[in-house]
Amino acid sequence: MTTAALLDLRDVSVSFDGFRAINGLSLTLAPGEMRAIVGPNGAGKTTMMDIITGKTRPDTGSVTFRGHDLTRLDEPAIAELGIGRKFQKPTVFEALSVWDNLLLALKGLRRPHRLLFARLTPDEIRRIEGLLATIRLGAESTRAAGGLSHGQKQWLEIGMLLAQEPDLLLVDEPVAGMTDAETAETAGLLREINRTRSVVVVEHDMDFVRALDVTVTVLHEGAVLAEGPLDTVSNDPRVIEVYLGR
Ligand SMILES: Nc1ncnc2c1ncn2[C@@H]1O[C@H](COP(=O)(O)OP(=O)(O)OP(=O)(O)O)[C@@H](O)[C@H]1O
Repeated sequence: MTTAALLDLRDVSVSFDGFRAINGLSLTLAPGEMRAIVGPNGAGKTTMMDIITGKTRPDTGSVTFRGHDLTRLDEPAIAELGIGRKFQKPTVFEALSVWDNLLLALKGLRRPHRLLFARLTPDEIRRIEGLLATIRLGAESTRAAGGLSHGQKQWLEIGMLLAQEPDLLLVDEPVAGMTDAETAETAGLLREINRTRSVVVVEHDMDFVRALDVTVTVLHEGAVLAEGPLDTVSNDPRVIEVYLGR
């Protein structure tokens, strides 16, 4: 036996109205790994994330996380196992401060008014301060989240996910709409997060993917077309054809 995979998708397929959005997809993520997923529009990237998080059930194939069969679990149970997902659009509480957004996430509270009753322990304060440093928002902690830039909102939401201590973080197009400086900072941020957590990041921005400096999986028509270092896959004629041809 080789080292057990953290996440293992094997020969997964799913059809919508007869159309195979995922078609024999196999992908293995090692513990502690960060993986970038790229692929043209409609390649199946979002559907793959939906399958991992239990939003979509595969028709065939197996999906395991630390040996647990994810196809038998619902979304809350999968989140509970330690898989956190960051969607493309940030959904922070705009009227609340950055600090209170993190506090809510830390406490797992759903209703902001309950913050009034939240008593912070020194450990919780330390954790929020740690999150603020990670997400580059230490100087913005008292600011209303609604006043942050788009990129900062994305970071805040990443911080809110980290508050739940996921072992695996799934991130969907984090740098869409970001400035170049924010994009570069986000690559550094994810690399830092990857020191302690596994990460799967879907992204179209190749400069960003290059900065991540991790193994890249290219999806096409619901399956893996190529996998390896960015320079290798981007010189693969099949990949070039998919991106430039047709
Ligand atoms: N619920 C659904 N019903 C019908 N078709 C769907 C559904 N979800 C996805 N599809 C189809 O499956 C294919 C894969 O879609 P998916 O959104 O996973 O691709 P993607 O790689 O994430 O694309 P993009 O880069 O545009 O986000 C597409 O052709 C899409 O139209």
